Amino acid sequence: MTREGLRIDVVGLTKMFGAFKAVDDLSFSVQPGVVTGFLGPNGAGKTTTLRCLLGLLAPTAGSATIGGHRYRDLPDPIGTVGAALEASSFHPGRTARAHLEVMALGAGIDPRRAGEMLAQVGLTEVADKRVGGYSLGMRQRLGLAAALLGDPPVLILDEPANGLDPAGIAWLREFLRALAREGRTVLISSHVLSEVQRTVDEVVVLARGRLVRQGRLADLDSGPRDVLVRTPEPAKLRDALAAASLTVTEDGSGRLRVGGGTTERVGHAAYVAGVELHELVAEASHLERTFLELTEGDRTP
Ligand SMILES: Nc1ncnc2c1ncn2[C@@H]1O[C@H](COP(=O)(O)OP(=O)(O)OP(=O)(O)O)[C@@H](O)[C@H]1O
Repeated sequence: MTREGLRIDVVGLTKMFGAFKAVDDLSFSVQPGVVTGFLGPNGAGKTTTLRCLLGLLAPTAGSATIGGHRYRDLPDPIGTVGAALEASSFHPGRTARAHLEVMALGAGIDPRRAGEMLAQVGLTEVADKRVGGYSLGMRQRLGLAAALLGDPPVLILDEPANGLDPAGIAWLREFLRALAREGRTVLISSHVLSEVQRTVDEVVVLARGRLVRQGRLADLDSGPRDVLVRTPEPAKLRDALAAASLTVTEDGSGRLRVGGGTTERVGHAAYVAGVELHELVAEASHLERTFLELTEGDRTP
């Protein structure tokens, strides 16, 4: 099945809360057919941007459109955009099935879709249990089922991996990638790069309300990585690495920093020279380091 997605365009978006600029002249676009990660530390302005996109907040300046329309001007919003902004906004006394059936009825959707969506997100067994007893991960799955109810070509999910265990994250990855392969536009936010790193094709990185980086993950996450290595015989290893035409410097924490090679090359050179290794890792990519630096500067409200 194909489900032609729509482009999302954020242009010069600014959102002030009183004198505080939560989003500052932000511009980016999101293409259909891929999963785009909207990344940034806590307080970066991700949720505010998504709320502007979904017509829940009025921008102070600029625009945020889906297929060229503001959300409120979309001819069929429920059938166009599926969104999950908060995992906990379900009535605790209702069952998951009741929630989705009520939503379906309100939106003119066949309530039998409720059961189908619960099956798709793996909640069939607990569909008739009250949501109040659900874990955060189960509520995330329910949010996803609700977002998919109208079979929308555009999906906007705020921190969907939050609360999922590693198996849940792996499941979410395949699920979202399959939706994108059908042609849909999939935008997911996260403040943890590693959570979505293997899920997204494109990234938009935000910090302090401003765009830091946008591009294909493959481009931003590539480039040469130094290899860090720890050994009780540093002098011997230095000689072995130099003989293998690798550049070696100290990294300041008792490890050697090796440029121009891979962990395989460094490991092999050490093996051939008979040098014992206690640690051998590739350094974080440029994107990972950028993200770490941004996270260290997390803005607390
Ligand atoms: N209604 C509001 N009134 C005042 N300040 C707000 C309001 N909503 C958000 N903010 C502030 O705007 C900044 C951006 O918040 P936002 O929730 O968009 O960030 P975020 O990137 O989604 O972070 P998180 O991952 O923590 O949700 C924060 O400093 C927040 O305190």
